[in-house]
Amino acid sequence: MRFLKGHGTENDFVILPDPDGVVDVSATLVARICDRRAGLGADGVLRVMRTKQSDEVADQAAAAEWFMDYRNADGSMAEMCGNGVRVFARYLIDTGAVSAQEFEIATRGGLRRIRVEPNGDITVDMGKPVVSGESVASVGGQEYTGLRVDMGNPHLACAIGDPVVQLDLTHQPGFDTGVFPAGVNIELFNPVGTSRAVMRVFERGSGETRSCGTGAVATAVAAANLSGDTTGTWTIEVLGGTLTVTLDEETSYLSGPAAIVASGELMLAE
Ligand SMILES: N[C@@H](CCC[C@H](N)C(=O)O)C(=O)O
Repeated sequence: MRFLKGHGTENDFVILPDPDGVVDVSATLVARICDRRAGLGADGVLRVMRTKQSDEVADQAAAAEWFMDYRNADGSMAEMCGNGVRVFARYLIDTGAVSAQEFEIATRGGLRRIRVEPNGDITVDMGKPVVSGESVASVGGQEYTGLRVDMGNPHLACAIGDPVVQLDLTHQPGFDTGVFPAGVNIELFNPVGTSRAVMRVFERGSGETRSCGTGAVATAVAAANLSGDTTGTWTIEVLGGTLTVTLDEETSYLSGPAAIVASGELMLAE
């Protein structure tokens, strides 16, 4: 099976081109591919499938030729992946599967519109974040209150006083399973001035990653909330680089670099 490897601010993915949806992408296979010692190593898998070949998103086929079938490193499925969809777009552009500078990609969370910037960065319209009150995460015995933000997938974005660099995110942070029965992505951030934040993230299904696009938008929403804003542009610094998030009255945009770095033949099979 052919594969490619790519990343967006070091949130890394194995890309599996499967236009007709004939590969059995089981949870076991995904977990083996993502294993950083026994497999290729990645935060997740992006299967590239024609939208019309998938029953899950067939309703998006008129607007988007390609479906990003995203899986977390443990093999679980997620609704959306902000960095994943930007890397997926880079793959479509680099292979000539799309030639437009603006186009749509189908995801389980709905259609996402892509724009290729003059400097090569890829911007995605992430849709309107849905905020639904607060909840609490615990890390290293410390409790942090954060904002619940739905980006198609669930987030809890917590502004904290402790420096995020000092956090131990080697273990699953605690969270309220009554509030998040399907799990949650947890962002911990330090606001810096009025329009910047330093963020770390523990992703549902993947553990700590070096970046998370949906998490960056959730963090911008929570940072804006602190200052009583709902619109503006935020710079989100993650372990793997820098993302830019713009919030307006209707939607949110995520911008940053996305690169394909390798390709080859996968020997793994279930
Ligand atoms: N890294 C992603 C988010 C991937 C999905 C997430 N782990 C979930 O289960 O919801 C991003 O860049 O948004």
